[in-house]
Amino acid sequence: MERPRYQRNESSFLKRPLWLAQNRTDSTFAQIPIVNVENIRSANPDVRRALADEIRDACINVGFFYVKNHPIPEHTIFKAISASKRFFALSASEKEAIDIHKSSNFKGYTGLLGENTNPENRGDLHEGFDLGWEEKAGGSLTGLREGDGAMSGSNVWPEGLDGFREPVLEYYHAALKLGKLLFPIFALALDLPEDFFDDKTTKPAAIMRLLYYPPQTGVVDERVLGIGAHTDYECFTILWQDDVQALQVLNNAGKWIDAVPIPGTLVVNLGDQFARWTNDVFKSTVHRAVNRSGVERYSIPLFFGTDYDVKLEALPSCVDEAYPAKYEVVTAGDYVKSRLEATYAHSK
Ligand SMILES: O=C(O)CCC(=O)C(=O)O
Ligand SMILES: [Fe+2]
Repeated sequence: MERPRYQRNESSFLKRPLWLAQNRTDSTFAQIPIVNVENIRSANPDVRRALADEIRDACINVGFFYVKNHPIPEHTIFKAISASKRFFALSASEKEAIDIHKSSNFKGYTGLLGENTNPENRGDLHEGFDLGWEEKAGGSLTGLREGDGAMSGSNVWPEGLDGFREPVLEYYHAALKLGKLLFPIFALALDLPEDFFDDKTTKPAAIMRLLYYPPQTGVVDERVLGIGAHTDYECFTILWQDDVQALQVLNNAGKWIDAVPIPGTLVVNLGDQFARWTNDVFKSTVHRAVNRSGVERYSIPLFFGTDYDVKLEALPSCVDEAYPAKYEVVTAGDYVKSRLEATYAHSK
């Protein structure tokens, strides 16, 4: 059944060009807002509109928000994290057999210091496992079809680690489903038709990473962090983090704000694709992770972008003579690929 569309209220302030709203109203945010998404599937357009307004504020001012009462089941998360722990506990040679540098499409394992998100740093102190879209267990093994874009191609899986692929893919698909629910809300937040991103997200360009951060003890070299200061590359990221504090978000005053782990929530942050679509009305906020807790930390980001052949072009409502387009037009695939190449270049 067609959901009733949100009817634009002609007197709504959203009729104003969005670029007027680009200045952060609270440039020195000290906290990351928490958004209750239990009504994300509501059939009532006014309820979806209210949610979009809340998310719009977070997107303009912070670029980060927590979601609570999200639809990813706890047991799906638990099984994926257990699988992740088993993967990182494998021997170095078992993991290196699927090293990401052997892959032509950025899939597989990244060892400690294998990645460098901040070019001024010396490498990131985490291990990772990257995968892209693939049918759930039971489906075929194909990844995106050839020709679907810069990063098409199959995933690589560790040999002999039973019970790994299924829970990881189960979580991937659950997070993807949440992302599919969020796109219409972001569209509403941008005063666009709710289905605006539907034909731009037909071949899920969603990369997921299992991440493991060993604790950093002693004197911490600021050039070797869990993950160096960076922005994400896609439209938005859905991040599950465990209860170990490490993630920090940079506010406009140059202060690192802790993204404190809140049980039962996920962190959603915007990436560069949305910044480009919106000419920086939506903020792709710099963040990093530093694990000084003394214990190991695990997280799972899923980066959801538009199809790789979609052009990232500023929305008309976000450009004006007084606020010209800041970014050259590129395809989503070329943009993400160029950022990934730079990230892994130092350890080639
Ligand atoms: O692990 C985290 O909390 C953040 C990871 C992250 O920022 C990334 O992978 O882009
Ligand atoms: Fe990130």
